[in-house]
Amino acid sequence: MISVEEATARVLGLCRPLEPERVPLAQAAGRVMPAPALAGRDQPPFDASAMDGYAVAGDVAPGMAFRVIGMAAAGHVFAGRVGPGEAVRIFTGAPVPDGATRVVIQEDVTAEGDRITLGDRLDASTNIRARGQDFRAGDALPPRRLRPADLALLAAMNIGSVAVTRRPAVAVIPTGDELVMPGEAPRADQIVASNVFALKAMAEAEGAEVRLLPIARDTEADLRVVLGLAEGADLVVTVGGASVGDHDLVGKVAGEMGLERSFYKIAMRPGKPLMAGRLNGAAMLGLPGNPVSAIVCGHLFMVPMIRTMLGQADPLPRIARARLAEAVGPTGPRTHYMRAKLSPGEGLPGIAPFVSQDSALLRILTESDALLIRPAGDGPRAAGDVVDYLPL
Ligand SMILES: Nc1nc2c(c(=O)[nH]1)N[C@H]1C(S)=C(S)[C@@H](COP(=O)(O)OP(=O)(O)OC[C@H]3O[C@@H](n4cnc5c(N)ncnc54)[C@H](O)[C@@H]3O)O[C@H]1N2
Ligand code: MOO
Repeated sequence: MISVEEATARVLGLCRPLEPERVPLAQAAGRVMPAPALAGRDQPPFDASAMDGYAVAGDVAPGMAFRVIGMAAAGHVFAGRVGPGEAVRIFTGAPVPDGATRVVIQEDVTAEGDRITLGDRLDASTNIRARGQDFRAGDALPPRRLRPADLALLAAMNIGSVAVTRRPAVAVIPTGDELVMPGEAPRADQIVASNVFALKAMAEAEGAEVRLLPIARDTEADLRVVLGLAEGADLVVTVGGASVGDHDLVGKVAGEMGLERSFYKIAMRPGKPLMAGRLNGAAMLGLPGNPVSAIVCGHLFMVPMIRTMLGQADPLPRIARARLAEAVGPTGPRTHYMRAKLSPGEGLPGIAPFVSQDSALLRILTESDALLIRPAGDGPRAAGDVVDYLPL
């Protein structure tokens, strides 16, 4: 059995960043931009008025009067120059006319015909946004997964299409004679395939394109057929059939189909019978069948693999800290990821693991907001001790 850290390093070693493709900006939400994007122009591209009012030149003082010589609006430049004693009617977003040094807001002005007189309380701001104040031509948006505000920034930079990493193709394969799909009529000795729907959703949330393949029955021939259907995937995720039972055939069949196994079994609970390797050019992750084991391993290994394929610099799940809300016993030889509940605390939140940690119990997973990480071989811990957890 290898450690979780070693297994993490090995599964990431199976993954390479995929090639980029160009997509229209309107389709780039959530995609990973692997290289910096450079602004095509300054923003604002001119000194711009931040308010509706009057653009004037030089110092201002209460009671000063100006003659209005023209108008500037957003999208409509005033072509002339503002001299002493002159003003240009201006609106928010308009280019500030040459010569003007401030915009007096209209609330501070009395207007009569083409004359304005300043009131007795003037705000100190120039109300001018300097050219390039937001960004300059050539400024970069660094590589990242694109969030809505990033798209707005790219648009302002005049970038109409963006190079993003191709979406990893992920094939998810449920295995087992006992499984039916949700909505079907299970026999009395069957259960409904569940964890694959969580895995699909998790992979899609990261930006993968996921194919949920048909259930592979517990025969070598059936597994061979369904593994064959995964052809073309960048990542093949099997679920179940990973353990030591007579019907656990995934390792055997994948081996015969060319799996170069990287490891089998890790010091982790749940998730001990995890398997990974390289299968005909794809990365392969063999998850245990127990619903919680599969989903926890999905968070720890599948998601970081997808992020690595997407070229994300920091693929590992974020680890946070909390204080134990109650004492916990020692852990065994495997790092234990315990379903747990967070509670508000001073400084750090409190965390309490659920009493039952049976890896078949999905309901407790849905009630959890964290996985408390108990390192392998850790001793008993007292309430108040600071511990690591994975937010869910
Ligand atoms: N003698 C031993 N038995 C087991 C060991 C062991 O070390 N020695 N390890 C146990 C651990 S830990 C786990 S985890 C499981 C993993 O077994 P498999 O990966 O072979 O999974 P299956 O046997 O196929 O299924 C386990 C369990 O999960 C249910 N299942 C399977 N697929 C799904 C699915 N897609 N959706 C919902 N539920 C699923 C299946 O019906 C079983 O109940 O092995 C232990 N045994
Ligand atoms: O590892 Mo099994 O995944 O403990 O239930």
